[in-house]
Amino acid sequence: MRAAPLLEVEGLACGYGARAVLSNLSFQVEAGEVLMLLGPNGVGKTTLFRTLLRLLAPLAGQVRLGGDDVARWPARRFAAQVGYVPQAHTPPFPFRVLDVVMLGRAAHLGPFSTPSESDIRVAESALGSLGLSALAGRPYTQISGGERQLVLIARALAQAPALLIMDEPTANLDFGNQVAVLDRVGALARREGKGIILTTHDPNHALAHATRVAALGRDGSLHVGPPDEVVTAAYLHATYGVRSRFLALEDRTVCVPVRREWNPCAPQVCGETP
Ligand SMILES: Nc1ncnc2c1ncn2[C@@H]1O[C@H](COP(=O)(O)OP(=O)(O)OP(=O)(O)O)[C@@H](O)[C@H]1O
Repeated sequence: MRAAPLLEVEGLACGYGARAVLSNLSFQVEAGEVLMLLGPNGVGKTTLFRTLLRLLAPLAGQVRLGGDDVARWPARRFAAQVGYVPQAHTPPFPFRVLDVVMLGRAAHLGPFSTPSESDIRVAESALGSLGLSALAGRPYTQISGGERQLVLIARALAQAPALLIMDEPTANLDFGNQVAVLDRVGALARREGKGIILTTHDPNHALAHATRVAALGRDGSLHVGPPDEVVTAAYLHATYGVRSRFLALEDRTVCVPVRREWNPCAPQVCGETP
């Protein structure tokens, strides 16, 4: 019998109060794959992630891990399986960077136990793997936005969950660190069998680094499939109003925006009508 997928979303509706932002979503994330979620501003990507993380109750449908509905899982069991990398934020307290990363070990500790030497080593190694060892003793409030983003990724690595949910993990990063983080994400999936779902606003990240893409249209419809079947000129035009060209390189395809033909922003935001 085939094993259940790592993450299985079936008929999910999510939103606030009675208002559904997204409905009828069904997709899976297998161990060892990087599913990249694309979609325009305000379509509901963060709302979906909040629902996957159980911060919002589903309005309909189910979220299953390993075939098991997570709705009634104890928090500790859920936290040992699912890691979250939020967008970088400034916390109110000047924790040391190493202590922020150690928070990732919390789900692995007993109720009254303190981190062991081995937990500290795991946290140091997570920092080291992202080239952040020199920051370990610095206050988290006194490092740059990009450095904070990397520290939050290190915290998720220290947590060592089976499924990693990442909200625009490259948003604050320079060109080199974007590539470094996406390469690290790919290695986590390929070598360690993690399942990863992450949002990006860059179609080229999806073309180059995703094993599959989940693309939300402006109407909230979801199309899931291989990157080159989902990230198409038609999708980019219908979703963002941008005509694009696709260029085949030796090892990948890249897309280049050519011109914007209609304005996808809400009129009150952009002052124009589509
Ligand atoms: N706490 C909230 N209560 C009610 N509505 C909300 C709340 N947070 C977001 N929304 C609304 O839900 C919709 C989806 O927002 P969401 O933040 O999920 O979009 P997104 O796809 O993540 O956007 P972006 O790409 O800009 O980050 C938007 O219309 C937004 O205004």
